[in-house]
Amino acid sequence: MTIKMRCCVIGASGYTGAELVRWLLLHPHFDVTDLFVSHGSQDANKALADIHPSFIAQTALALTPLPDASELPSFLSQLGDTMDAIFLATPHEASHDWMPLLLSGRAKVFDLSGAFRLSNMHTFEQAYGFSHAHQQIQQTAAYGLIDWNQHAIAQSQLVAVPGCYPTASLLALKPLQNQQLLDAAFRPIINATSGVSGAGRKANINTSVCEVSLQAYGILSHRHQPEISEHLHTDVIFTPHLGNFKRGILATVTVKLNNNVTSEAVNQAFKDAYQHNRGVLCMPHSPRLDDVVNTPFCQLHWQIDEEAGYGVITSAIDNLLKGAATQALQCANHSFGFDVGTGLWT
Ligand SMILES: NC(=O)C1=CN([C@@H]2O[C@H](COP(=O)(O)OP(=O)(O)OC[C@H]3O[C@@H](n4cnc5c(N)ncnc54)[C@H](OP(=O)(O)O)[C@@H]3O)[C@@H](O)[C@H]2O)C=CC1
Ligand SMILES: CC(=O)N[C@@H](CCC(=O)OP(=O)(O)O)C(=O)O
Repeated sequence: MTIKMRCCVIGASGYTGAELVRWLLLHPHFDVTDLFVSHGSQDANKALADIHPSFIAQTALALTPLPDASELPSFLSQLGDTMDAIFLATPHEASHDWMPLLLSGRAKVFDLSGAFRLSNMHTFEQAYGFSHAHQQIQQTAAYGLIDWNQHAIAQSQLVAVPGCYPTASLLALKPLQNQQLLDAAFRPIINATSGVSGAGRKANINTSVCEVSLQAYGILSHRHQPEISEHLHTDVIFTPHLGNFKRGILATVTVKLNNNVTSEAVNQAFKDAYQHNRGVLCMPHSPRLDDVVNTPFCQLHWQIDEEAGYGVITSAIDNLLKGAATQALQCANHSFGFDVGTGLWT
């Protein structure tokens, strides 16, 4: 008999939530029974296919509004008792506020928001603009960078799925940092461009495709800078850019290598990190967004100037998939003892 895990998606009408639903419906071991939106959602009780017509032949599931504030706590506790897995594709504040209730039962929670990714509460407040009330829970959360943190992910009831830029950046940098090939006197420099879906589905003039012209933003102040630094264990300079295309992130990462680091040492570091990992692909040429969009893969490429001691790594992902929904599913697969690629590439 096939094992089926009962699960729900909260925030299912949004870009990452809808992608979660799409991949969960195709998954052999997850049974997605409920989709939720906020109490006052303009999409309440609509079929998912009404707002995302690509689902028309795939599901008749509707978007159930969460109950009002007076009934919400008992409802969330009940979800924690009855679900095996709860996927949150919700704003940071909602994930933060609900977490004690959702974790009160047996369910494992996979949170796509940034609410539980940073361990320093002061840094969190600066980055997110509100203070964290659940430090103890934060300390139990596993950072869901599946390719580097499988042990903690398997142990924890709460997985804080990484941000999209941190995923692209950390997958590029971790092999070198892990092998101590980076010169600690120079911060890695990450320039990354995202499509507008990174900003979510809510209409906003600044992220409307006709208004967007390739531009840097959040310079020296983006909340993903402390996230990358914490999980790389070294400071970085991170500059995000917004491009006028729908999906995908291309990160170009420049690093200073320690003296006498050879191309062979760098090649070996990436080989050691990813040769048995079917989700992270080391490419013979620099990756193109078109080759990763709508896929759960990360593509990486690197080149080294041995004489000068610099390296440039390029990293491409779909922000909604490896940068959010399918990475959450990889974590869920691993948490429940399935192969990480189940329903994704196996
Ligand atoms: N877009 C991306 O590339 C990535 C996003 N993330 C993170 O994932 C989360 C979701 O992002 P994204 O899908 O882009 O966002 P969207 O704005 O596209 O979707 C947000 C979803 O949450 C629902 N929602 C909003 N407020 C509440 C609430 N109080 N209670 C319940 N549901 C609510 C929305 O529906 P309604 O308002 O109608 O209720 C909608 O379904 C965010 O935390 C984001 O930071 C992480 C990685 C990448
Ligand atoms: C293009 C764009 O706006 N991207 C978003 C990042 C999306 C993401 O990964 O978000 P979280 O860390 O919030 O989960 C931003 O820069 O805020």
